[in-house]
Amino acid sequence: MPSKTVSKRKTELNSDDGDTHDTKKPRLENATSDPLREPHPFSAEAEENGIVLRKYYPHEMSNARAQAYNDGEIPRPMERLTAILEETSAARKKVKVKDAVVHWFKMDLRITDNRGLWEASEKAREAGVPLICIYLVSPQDFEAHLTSAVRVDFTIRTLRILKEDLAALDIPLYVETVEKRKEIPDRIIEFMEEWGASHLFTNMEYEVDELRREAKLVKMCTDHGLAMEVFHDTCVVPPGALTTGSGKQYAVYTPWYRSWVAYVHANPELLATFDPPSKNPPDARDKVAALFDCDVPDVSENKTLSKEDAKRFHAFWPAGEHEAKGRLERFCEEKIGQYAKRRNFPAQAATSSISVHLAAGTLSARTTVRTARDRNKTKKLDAGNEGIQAWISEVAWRDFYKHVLVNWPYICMNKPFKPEYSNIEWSYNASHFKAWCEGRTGFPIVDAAMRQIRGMGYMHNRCRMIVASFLSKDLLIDWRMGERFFMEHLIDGDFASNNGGWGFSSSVGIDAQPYFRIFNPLLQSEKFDPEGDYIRKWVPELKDVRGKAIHDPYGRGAAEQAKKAGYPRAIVDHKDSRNRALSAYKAGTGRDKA
Ligand SMILES: Cc1cc2nc3c(=O)[nH]c(=O)nc-3n(C[C@H](O)[C@H](O)[C@H](O)COP(=O)(O)OP(=O)(O)OC[C@H]3O[C@@H](n4cnc5c(N)ncnc54)[C@H](O)[C@@H]3O)c2cc1C
Repeated sequence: MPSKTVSKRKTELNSDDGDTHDTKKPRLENATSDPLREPHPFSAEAEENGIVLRKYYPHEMSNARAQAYNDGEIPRPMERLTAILEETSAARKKVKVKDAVVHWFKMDLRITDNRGLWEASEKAREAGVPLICIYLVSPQDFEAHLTSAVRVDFTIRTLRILKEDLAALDIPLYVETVEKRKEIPDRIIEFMEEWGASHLFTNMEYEVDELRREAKLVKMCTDHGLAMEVFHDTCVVPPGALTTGSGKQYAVYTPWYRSWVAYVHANPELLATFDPPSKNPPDARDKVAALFDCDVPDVSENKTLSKEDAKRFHAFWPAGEHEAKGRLERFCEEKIGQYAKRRNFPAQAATSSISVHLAAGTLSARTTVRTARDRNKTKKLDAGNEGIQAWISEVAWRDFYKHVLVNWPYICMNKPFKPEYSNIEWSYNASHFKAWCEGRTGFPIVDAAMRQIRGMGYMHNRCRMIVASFLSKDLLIDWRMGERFFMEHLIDGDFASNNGGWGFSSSVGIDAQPYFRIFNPLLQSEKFDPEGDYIRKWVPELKDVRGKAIHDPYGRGAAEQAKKAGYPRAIVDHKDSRNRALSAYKAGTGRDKA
C-alpha cells in the first residue's frame, strides 16, 4: 500500500478574500472557539450555554461586497478557474502520459455517462496505461457543507457498489479519508507522484470552495509537471452558456428555460451518452495491485446513523447507479405520462424520487433528460406528451439553479440573491423553530411534511414549498435557518437547488414572485392533500380524524380527539402572522407592494 501520510505542505484555500461556502456555519456570539464544533443556534446545548443570537443571520456578506461581484469588480470563482485553465493550457498539453491516469470521483459516482471518467479512460487507453480512480472522504467538507448523515451514508454505500463495478473492468477505486480538507490538493499530488500518474481528470463542482480548490490544484499540478483537466458534466447545459440578448445571465426562469431548450435542440450532442470506461490492460492488476486491496471506510463518526435510522433509510433508498437506472426506467414506464397532472399531490407518489441520484451523481442529468425525451414521439423537449415536457422542465430547474450559483456566487455565503433583502428583520423565536423542526406546529400539512423529512430524508416538492413559506412568512423565522435544517436532513441535499427553493419560497431568491406570496397552509392542505391521506400517514395522532377536520382539527370540530391524541394546537394564527410578515417584508425591502 502507498503511504497514507499526508504531506505537511500547507495549502491555504480561500485565504485570498475570506469568502467561503463554509460560512454557512453560523458564527455565534459566545460560541465555542472551534467553528466546526459550534452548537446549532437553537439546540438545547446552545440554550444551556446562554448563547445570544444575533439579530441577523450570522456571518452575512455585506451588500457592498455582493454588489462588487455583480459589478464584476471581484472575479467569480468560475472566472478564476477558467483563467487558470487558459493560462496553463499550453503546459498541460505538453505533459506526456507516464505510468497511469487518474480520475478523481466527487459527486459523479457512476461509470455510465460520466464525462470526466470517459475522458480519463480514453487518455489511459490510448497510452496503454492503467486508469486509477480515487475518492477522498473529507469529514470537514461534510461539516462545512452541512451534509446530512443520511446523505453521507448513501455516498459510502454507493462507493462500495462503484468499487465493484470498476473492479470488473480491472480498474481500482482507491478511497482514503483526509481529515483536513485543506490538505486535499497536496494529497492528490502526492498520490499521483507515488503511482507515476501524469494526468488527473475530474468533473466540476460549482460551489465556491470547490471551484477555488480546483483552480489551485490545476496550478499546483502544472507546477509539478502534471496535467489536470476539469470538465462540465453535472448540468445538461454548462453554466454561462446561456445569455440574454444583451449578453447578461438570465435572472428569470421562463426566458432562461426557452433559451435552454433552444440551446439543447441546437446542440444535440449535449444529450449524447459517454460510454463506461474501457477495461484496464491485463497487467493493471499487478501494476497497481495495492490499490485494489483498500476498503471503503465506514461512515465517519460525525455522520453515523443510528441502527434504526440506517435500517429505515436503506429500505427507502437503495444505493448505486443500477438502482438509479432502474428507478428512472420505472418512472418513465409507469408515471411520467401523468406527471403534469399528479406531481403536486404528495399522497400520490407521482414524482420520480431520483433527486438523490442526481445529487450523488449515480445518474447524470443528460441520461435523465435523454431517457425522457426518447419516450416522446416528437423527440423534442418542449412538445408532445405533456407529462414528459413537464418533467423535463423540472429537471431543467436543477440546471437553472446551478447557473445562478455560478453567476451570483455570493448566494453561497449566506447572502440573499437580492442583497437589499438583507434588511428584513427576522424572528429568532427558538420555541417556534423547534416546533417547526419537530413537526409540532399544529398545522397538520406542515407537521406531516416535517415528519416526512425526518422519517425519509426526503420531502415532496409541494410540501417543501409549504413548510418553507410557513417558516419564513407565518413564523417570520430567518429562511437560512430552514435552508440549513434541510441540508442537515435531506438525502438529496444540493446547495444550489436548496438555496433556490428557499429563496423562491421566502421571496428573497432569484425567481421569487414580484409580490410577497404567502401560502395559506390550510388552503394548500385542502387543495393538495384533499383526502388527508398524506397527513394521516405522517401524523399518526390524527389517523382517526375523519373528513375535512383533518386539515384543521382544532378549528373544525375534532379538538377533543386531537387533544386526547396529543396533537398540539396551532402555534400562530395565520391571519395575524400573515399581516406581521407583510409589514416586516415591506419595512425591510422598502417596497409597499404586497
Ligand atoms: C425549499 C426547497 C428546498 C429544496 N431543496 C432541494 C435539494 O436540496 N435538492 C434537490 O435536489 N432539490 C431540492 N428542491 C427541489 C425539489 O423539491 C426536489 O428536487 C424534488 O422534490 C425531488 O423529488 P423528485 O426527484 O421526485 O422530483 P421530480 O418531480 O421527479 O423532478 C425530477 C428532478 O427534477 C429536479 N427538480 C424538480 N423540481 C425542482 C426544483 N424546484 N428545483 C430544482 N430541481 C428540481 C430534481 O433533480 C428532481 O429529481 C427543493 C425545493 C424547495 C421548494
